[in-house]
Amino acid sequence: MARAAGPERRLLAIYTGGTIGMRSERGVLVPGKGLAAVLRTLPMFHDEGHAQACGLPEDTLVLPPASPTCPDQRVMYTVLECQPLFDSSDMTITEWVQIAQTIERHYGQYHGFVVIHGTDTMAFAASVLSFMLENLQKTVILTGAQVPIHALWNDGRENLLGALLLAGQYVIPEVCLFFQNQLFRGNRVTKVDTRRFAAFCSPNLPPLATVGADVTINRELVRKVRGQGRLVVHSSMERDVGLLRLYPGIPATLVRVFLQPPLKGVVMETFGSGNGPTKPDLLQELRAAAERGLVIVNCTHCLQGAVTSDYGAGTALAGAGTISGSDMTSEAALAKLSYVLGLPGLSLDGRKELLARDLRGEMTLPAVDELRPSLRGSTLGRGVAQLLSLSQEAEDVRDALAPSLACAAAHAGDLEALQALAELGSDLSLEDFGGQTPLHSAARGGQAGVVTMLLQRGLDVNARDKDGLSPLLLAVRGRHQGVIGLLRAAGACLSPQELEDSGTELCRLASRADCEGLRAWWQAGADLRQPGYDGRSALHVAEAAGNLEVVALLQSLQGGVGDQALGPYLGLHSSRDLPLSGSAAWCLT
Ligand SMILES: NC(=O)C[C@H](N)C(=O)O
Repeated sequence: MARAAGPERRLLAIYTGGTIGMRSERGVLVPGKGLAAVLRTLPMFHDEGHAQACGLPEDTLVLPPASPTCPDQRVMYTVLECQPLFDSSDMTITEWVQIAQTIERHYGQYHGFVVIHGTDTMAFAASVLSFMLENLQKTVILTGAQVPIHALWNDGRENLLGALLLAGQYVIPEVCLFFQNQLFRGNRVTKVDTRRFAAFCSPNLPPLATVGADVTINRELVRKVRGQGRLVVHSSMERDVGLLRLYPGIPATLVRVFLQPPLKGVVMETFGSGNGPTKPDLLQELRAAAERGLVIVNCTHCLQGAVTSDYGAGTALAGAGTISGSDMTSEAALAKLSYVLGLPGLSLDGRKELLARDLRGEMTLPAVDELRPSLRGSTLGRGVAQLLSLSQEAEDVRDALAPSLACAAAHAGDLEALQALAELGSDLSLEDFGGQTPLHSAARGGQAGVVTMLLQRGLDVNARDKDGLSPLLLAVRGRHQGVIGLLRAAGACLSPQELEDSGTELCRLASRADCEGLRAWWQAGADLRQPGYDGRSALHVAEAAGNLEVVALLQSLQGGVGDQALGPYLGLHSSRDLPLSGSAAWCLT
């Protein structure tokens, strides 16, 4: 965390609705358009003289100087108003994905982001965004109000101004929530009051910052940026997750109905430190659901404290297959479940392991010794998980080892270990000592699942290692047709030199009757008629050797190009191409 340098800070304020901009219509509050126009009329939100003197564009607002001693340090911001605007009771993952993608689209242009949101579901929104935005290196602050900003006595002005000043002046690389002079970690909050201006609390983590006459930043709590990894937006959140609050005497039949497919994961709010009824029929329903793969996270319905194994009534639930949610809020647990179940290619055990891990500062981990016995999964995954327990001082060692570990995991097809490394903050595009990225290793190992994951994370498909080799060439050498198809669909191509040199290699393959090798080169885009060093083509070599199978193959492939192989893979190469369900009508203007 650092105080931002430089005289000008540019922010994007994404206005999604909520009470802060609401108007009264027929006696009830409904979302109101034109927040930027209102802000423009309020001197605390816009210094028109400065804007004119600087010739700022129409859509840019500028705050007055925060400190009289540094009049040049200005926070400029643009308000993006969503269409339609929402009472946050109507917000869903679809809209939150849109917000995350908006941040992604504008990530390079702005120093930070403020999301203006209704308070009713703001804790859910902040939790979901914290998981969707991986490798966040900029400040994202959600805020809103209990009373509209146009009212004489309101909390909207202070909240929005505080959020703009904090996001404009400090780099706090997290999804935060600012309300009533306190900056909270977004996935630690819950709404606790319908009317009071102090509407939110963070029961298990103190505020990251408090604002009074001075700003006090709780430095040791703010998460550190690790590596230079680019922002990754996880849009493929699982929507079939739910929340079930236990109450005394809850019938097993009701629980059975709730846990039916298509539900894939449930956050179960339990009593006290994670306890529930021990009736055999109820435990049996939970066990049956867990055995068919439903993921059940146990969170306490108490505001403060964690799930423990102190009581038989708690261990009975654990015995039925539930996972401890420790001290997560239900909002954070639901968001985490949606995120972890939406990650592609992980095993059920891998997902459970991620759920038990602190991914975005959302839970307080049990002591390392308690954690260790629960580490399962692959050997590499175990090793990576052990890295979690390294002390702060060992971070440099971990960062130095991470690229090699990532390459080893990619070569072995160990998606879980890679995911764990990414969650540790490792940049999966970093090279190992040989200049290879995990994409090279996955291509060499023929690991299509890992290649898909890395391409979705935007790794450079044509990166060259220290020997000048690309992932595509390594996949060709390994004859990994599935991987070649994925790489080609993501834009990989052989270099002019490789195309020229391919003639000799094709002749060599023809002389050895290596049909698979020939097919791999063809699929990668090589011209099978390319002559070798002595001017002969692969077909000449095959004919001279009298190898009819190779002759027939070359004749059938010749004239074609590798792009025929693209069909099934088209559209899979970018996370932006992942299908989103829900309404496409919600857009940012
Ligand atoms: N204070 C608020 O913003 C409440 C409003 N119903 C909303 O969540 O949009």
